[in-house]
Amino acid sequence: MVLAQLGGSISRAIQQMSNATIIDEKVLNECLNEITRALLQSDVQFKLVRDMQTNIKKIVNLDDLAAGHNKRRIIQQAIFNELCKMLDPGKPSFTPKKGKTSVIMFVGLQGSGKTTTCTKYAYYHQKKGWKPALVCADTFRAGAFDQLKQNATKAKIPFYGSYTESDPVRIAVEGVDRFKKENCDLIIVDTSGRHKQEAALFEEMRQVSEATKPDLVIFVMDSSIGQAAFDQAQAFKQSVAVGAVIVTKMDGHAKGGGALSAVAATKSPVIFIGTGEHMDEFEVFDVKPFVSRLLGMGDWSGFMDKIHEVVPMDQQPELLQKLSEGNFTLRIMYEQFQNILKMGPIGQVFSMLPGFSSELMPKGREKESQAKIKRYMTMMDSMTNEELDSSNPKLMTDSRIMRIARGSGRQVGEVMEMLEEYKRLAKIWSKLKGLKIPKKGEMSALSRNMNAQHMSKVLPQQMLKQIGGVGGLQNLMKQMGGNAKDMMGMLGGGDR
Ligand SMILES: Nc1nc2c(ncn2[C@@H]2O[C@H](COP(=O)(O)OP(=O)(O)OP(=O)(O)O)[C@@H](O)[C@H]2O)c(=O)[nH]1
Repeated sequence: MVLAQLGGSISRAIQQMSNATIIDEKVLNECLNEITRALLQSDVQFKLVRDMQTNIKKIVNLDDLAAGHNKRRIIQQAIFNELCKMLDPGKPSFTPKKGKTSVIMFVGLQGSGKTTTCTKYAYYHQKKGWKPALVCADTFRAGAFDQLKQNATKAKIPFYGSYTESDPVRIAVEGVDRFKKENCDLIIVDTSGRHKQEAALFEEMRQVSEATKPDLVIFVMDSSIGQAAFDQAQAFKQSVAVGAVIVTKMDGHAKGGGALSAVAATKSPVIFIGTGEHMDEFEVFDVKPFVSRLLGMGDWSGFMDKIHEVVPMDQQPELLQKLSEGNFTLRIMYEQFQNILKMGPIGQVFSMLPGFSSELMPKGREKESQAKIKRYMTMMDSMTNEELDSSNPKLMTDSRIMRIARGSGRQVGEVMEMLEEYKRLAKIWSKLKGLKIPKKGEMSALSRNMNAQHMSKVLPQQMLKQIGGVGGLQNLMKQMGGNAKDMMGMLGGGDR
């Protein structure tokens, strides 16, 4: 089961429970059993799942709940919190500081994506103004140095390695020394991987670690590893001081749940996930937005960050202004399609966009969705400027629709489908009218600027009803210290 399916199963279980007229012990148990099954099928370790179930039952004592309490919300919140707890070891990993030299050592089994991830990690930081460097201390796999060299050259990152030296410790020390002298602030050491956990690999890792004294050891794990994740992660942790985890290949058909087990085994947080073979298919991992997305709830803060990343700088103020005016035109939709297509893996952005995620862009069907977007854009190419810049649907008369279909070589039905999609998105975005959208690096401003009125507009109606309308929402926000950002993440704001 891929993670998207896991999310779907959990959401369905919660939804089914919400549909029940009365929520009693039986309904709660059925819901929890459904969630347990989904987690186990996703390769989350049995003990973790069992603990989660026990904890939820402890928190949600139906008998103790006074009448009038919103039981559904409490259960939903408990599930959200428990999933977050599973993924959050409670202490952050070492965070390197720009301008101050840090040595980061990467470990993992062969084929886990370690070498690729080293470059992605370096590239990610380089884009943010760091001075990274790569050291290839993998002398076991022939071709490892060539691979690192190729990746590093493409990304214009300095690298060090040898075709002749067979001692990984020596290469690691020489590389680290050289880049320290060159004032690199992020020295990344790639170590050998083996097919399976074996004594020689661990001994080599220990020696490289002792000689280079890394500030952080990152364990790279393939998300398709399944139930073996826990033991594998633990074995690495016992040999070297693993401080963080990166889970790779989250884009594939992996069961992904192993990520949760790896956190538990290493007591270290997942800091990034790999979402493709390309250099920039790499995402910072944040627990709450991840769980929100897992549960199909959308991720506002991630979306805002992505806007800053995806939309060219010079278009950002204009776009944000238009969106806050609730003025979603076909041209905006067109430009966003353009930006998103340029990004490559559009699934990443779409899963964060309110409204875009499930209908236009079903998870796991990115290719078809990409083709659909291209088709929509071809049809929009046959529109006039007036049509693109207007938010008045009346302009789209039957004869114009027919003309657009002819001009783009598509069926009338397809043009209508595209216009329906536009209307659906415009409706969602119109709810944001008046919302002050923060500038880059001002995410906390989103929390400050978003009051209960705004939130009530973007929350699914059914959920709003369950909370007790705007009044209930206000109370809830007070209880949570008014942090709208967290609330939005938790409640899945925006995804209607
Ligand atoms: N789809 C996908 N493929 C990935 C990802 N990360 C790495 N890969 C691919 O996984 C394969 C193995 O990656 P490597 O980086 O060579 O693996 P490694 O762990 O360094 O292997 P050793 O050096 O032998 O230990 C390559 O084909 C990568 O392109 C990812 O996030 N998604």
